[in-house]
Amino acid sequence: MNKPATDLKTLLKDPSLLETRAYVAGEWVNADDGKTFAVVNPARGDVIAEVADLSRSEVARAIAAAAQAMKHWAARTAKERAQILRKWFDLMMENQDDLGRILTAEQGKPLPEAKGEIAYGASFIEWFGEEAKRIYGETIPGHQPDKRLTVIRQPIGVVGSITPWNFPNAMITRKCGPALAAGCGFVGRPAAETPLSALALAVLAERAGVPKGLFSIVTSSRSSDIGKEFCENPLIRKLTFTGSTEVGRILLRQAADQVLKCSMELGGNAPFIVFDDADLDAAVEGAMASKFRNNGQTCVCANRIYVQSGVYDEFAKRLAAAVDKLRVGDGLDEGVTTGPLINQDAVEKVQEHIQDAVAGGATVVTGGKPRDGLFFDPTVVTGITDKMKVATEETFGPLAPLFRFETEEEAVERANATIFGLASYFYARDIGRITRVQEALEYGIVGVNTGIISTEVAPFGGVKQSGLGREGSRHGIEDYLEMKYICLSI
Ligand SMILES: NC(=O)C1=CN([C@@H]2O[C@H](COP(=O)(O)OP(=O)(O)OC[C@H]3O[C@@H](n4cnc5c(N)ncnc54)[C@H](OP(=O)(O)O)[C@@H]3O)[C@@H](O)[C@H]2O)C=CC1
Ligand SMILES: O=C(O)[C@H](O)CS(=O)(=O)O
Repeated sequence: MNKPATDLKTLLKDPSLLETRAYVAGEWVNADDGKTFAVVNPARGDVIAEVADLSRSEVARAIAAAAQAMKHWAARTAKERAQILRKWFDLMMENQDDLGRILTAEQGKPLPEAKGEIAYGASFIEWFGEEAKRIYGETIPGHQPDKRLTVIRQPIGVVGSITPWNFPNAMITRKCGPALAAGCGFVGRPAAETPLSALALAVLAERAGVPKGLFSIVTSSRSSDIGKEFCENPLIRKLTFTGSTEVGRILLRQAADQVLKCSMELGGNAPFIVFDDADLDAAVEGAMASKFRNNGQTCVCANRIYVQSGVYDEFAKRLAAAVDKLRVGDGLDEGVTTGPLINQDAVEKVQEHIQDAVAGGATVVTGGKPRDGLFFDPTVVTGITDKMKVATEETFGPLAPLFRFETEEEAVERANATIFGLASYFYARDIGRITRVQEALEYGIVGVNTGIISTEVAPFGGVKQSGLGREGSRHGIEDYLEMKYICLSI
């Protein structure tokens, strides 16, 4: 890298947002044994911070503090909880630029996209602050004359949260927003690649008046140890995880011993179908948004692009032209549209999928090669078949593989032929086709004539092996509540 080292503090209006200690039981602490782990800027390869590397004992302290603090928090009115969450939202938006710079420096996405994630992340805090006031119960007509039946909903308890590196802010707020709104305690463990965004969130939570001990961020390089603490500590009542299906399976197995309630937002393998009656320019725009957002590192990215024969060549040409306009570089630099991948494994995964496709007879239309460091050509490949790795594995990078199909039935059948079921997309204009296809796709999310579906007001989540539960929307708070039936005999 011939770039100067990232001196992040000089880039911030408020350098105190750059915290490297963990936030445990309301205190800023180093690891008990003094250990730290390095946080690297993926665009430049330099170490931007050394962060406290906690072990299970510190995490257990955070969990115990959360259990204690939530007794008072749950007893406060919904309105009081809502006011503190609103203040947190306001502080996030006031510090959007700094939070975006911290996020870009540790994750790599271009600054405009990082600032967009801050607004998206903040929207969950705002939304669930409002939802706190709508946690309604119910009365039920008694089954006997002397019985009065009611149902109330109460906070489930202390929540353990594990989140990935690709959305270091929004994946945490999509969990802690409903958890705190419901009255729960919350202990979050961010990915080791991107802890700084989570710690900056904790700085602002403290300023917003989130009670000490209620909310902790436990940074650690020992992800499996922390996962075991969450699954084995009897004070944890809920585990919420966002990440790969592979790790989701590990956690579900571990959680089974305590019959621990789990929410799982897991991997995807999104089909993106272009029918011959589609608006091709709109389809290209949607494919670009869905495929290349966060450099292809989202669980809802188009992973397989199916194009009907009649428009295949024209779509491929237009998509390649749009891809060639992308500007790859350091996300902190003006005008960059596409940052680095998160690590060398990610680079090798993209390369492996391209090499496997070409070996099977596919053609690289544009891109196809790694660049310096962790940068990679935005790539379009045609002639992709269902036998190739990219058909069944999530690339998680800037590769747009084009599959050809003949009929609507064939497209739906091939789109559904996967263990995943998170997001799916298709472009068509015939209302009969739109109705049939949106109902036939086996996915938790269907984008029709759009490539961007994410919002706090809608239920986000997958079917099959893409997860359990939904995040966001009026449904998202349910996972943080327990229902209690009361039978009163008078
Ligand atoms: N459905 C969704 O909303 C999302 C799904 N994903 C999926 O996740 C994958 C890419 O993200 P990635 O972060 O690599 O996913 P991983 O599943 O590898 O990691 C996710 C988080 O889990 C932690 N982790 C890893 N192993 C364990 C373990 N044994 N016990 C406890 N925690 C563990 C990681 O920590 P560390 O990194 O420090 O090891 C990280 O914080 C893709 O498959 C993508 O589709 C990603 C984001 C969102
Ligand atoms: O982790 C992800 O990929 C996110 O869940 C995708 S989104 O919510 O930002 O669309």
